[in-house]
Amino acid sequence: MGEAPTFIPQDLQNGTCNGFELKSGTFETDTIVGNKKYVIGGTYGETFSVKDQILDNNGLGEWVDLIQLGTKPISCNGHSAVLLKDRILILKKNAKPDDCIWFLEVDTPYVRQQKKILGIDVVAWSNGVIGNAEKPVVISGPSGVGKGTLISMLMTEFPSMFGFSVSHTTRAARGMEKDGVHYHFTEKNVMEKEIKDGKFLEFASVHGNLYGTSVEAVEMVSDAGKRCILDIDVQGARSVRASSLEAMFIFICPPSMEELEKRLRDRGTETEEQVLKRLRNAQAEIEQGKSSGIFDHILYNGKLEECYENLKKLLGLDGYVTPPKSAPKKMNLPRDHSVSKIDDKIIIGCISSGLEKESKNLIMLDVSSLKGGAPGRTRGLDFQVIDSFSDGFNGNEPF
Ligand SMILES: Nc1ncnc2c1ncn2[C@@H]1O[C@H](COP(=O)(O)OP(=O)(O)OP(=O)(O)O)[C@@H](O)[C@H]1O
Ligand SMILES: Nc1nc2c(ncn2[C@@H]2O[C@H](COP(=O)(O)O)[C@@H](O)[C@H]2O)c(=O)[nH]1
Repeated sequence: MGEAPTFIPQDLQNGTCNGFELKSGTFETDTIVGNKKYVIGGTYGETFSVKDQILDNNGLGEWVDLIQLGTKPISCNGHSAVLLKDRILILKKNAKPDDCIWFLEVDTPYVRQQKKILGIDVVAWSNGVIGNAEKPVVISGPSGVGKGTLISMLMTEFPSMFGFSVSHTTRAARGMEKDGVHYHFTEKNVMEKEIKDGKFLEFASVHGNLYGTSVEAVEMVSDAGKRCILDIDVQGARSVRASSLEAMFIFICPPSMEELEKRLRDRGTETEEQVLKRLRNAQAEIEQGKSSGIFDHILYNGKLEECYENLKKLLGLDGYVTPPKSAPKKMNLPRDHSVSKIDDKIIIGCISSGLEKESKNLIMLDVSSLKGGAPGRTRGLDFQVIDSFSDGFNGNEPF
């Protein structure tokens, strides 16, 4: 992290962006985006509400019907709203570190796409996360090609670096498979309801069963500071490609159909009928894997060790030495603070009083490198705390 710049708190642009209290426990902020006004309201303990109005020349206008996508945050003791390029940053006062930063996306590519699909005004909530997660790795390929084998080699060699996205499936567990470890084994009607509720990043019907990656499965791995690995079929990879999640896509190809058949039969986990179904589907998957443009890389899994070495090269891991891990940073927002914006920095002035003295500090929240995580998460935030400002301060102490 570089040195903090010199600035004088009184010079901050845009004034404060705090909400105002309508009645005890109810707060509202108005944010103007182009010709629209977004009114974001929060009543203590209830989910946030959003209204928008198309403004005329007199600053008045029609209220518009609006759909809020994603999980709505629960309101605390007031909030601040700051307009960024295509989204509104919401800072919740006195909230826990992992709940204090939220974004209301008003014109992101995802929101624009949803507006087109739904034909109605749409906004989307996402939770802000400090720090970056490395791009997840999507591994696809026909059944029996060796995806699971390669992934478990990677997780055994680099246990602190990678985490597996545990999918949901409606198929029955195999002998050694454990619920919650290999898959979340679930009922079809339960999974269908969760899909409707928007809990899944992607899902597909594969070889006659339903499979899917929940948003939570990916986010749990990223939250643990690990690079997430997804083992999913080509339809699933296509859906992830179209989602807000930036990932690396690798397709694993068998050396021949005969060898694929041998591996599937030798594994001995499927009935004859299922083996035949998987082999039929493999033809189409290999064609799509090679030609669809979904995948960044294709690896041939002939000799296992060779393929594994090639996979490590793609992931930048040949000759890799694991560095020590630092604890993730957490931001604490006190109840009393003011918020201003200078370019890509949100300046939060905090005043907290202890028994003996009042302490003042500034938090500089950097929003220059925001990145979509799985839907509902915005990653790439960074911050620094500068202690005890008065009139001017040359802060150089990273927090
Ligand atoms: N390069 C290889 N050479 C020979 N056998 C292999 C190779 N890679 C994997 N295998 C074996 O092939 C079988 C299938 O591998 P694996 O279960 O990893 O496939 P998969 O792609 O994960 O299949 P599925 O999609 O059905 O889960 C296993 O028995 C595994 O030990
Ligand atoms: N689209 C998705 N495909 C998935 C997911 N989890 C696994 N899979 C794929 O299903 C087949 C069969 O797996 P098996 O364990 O029954 O042998 C295989 O190609 C997997 O990659 C998922 O969440 N979504």
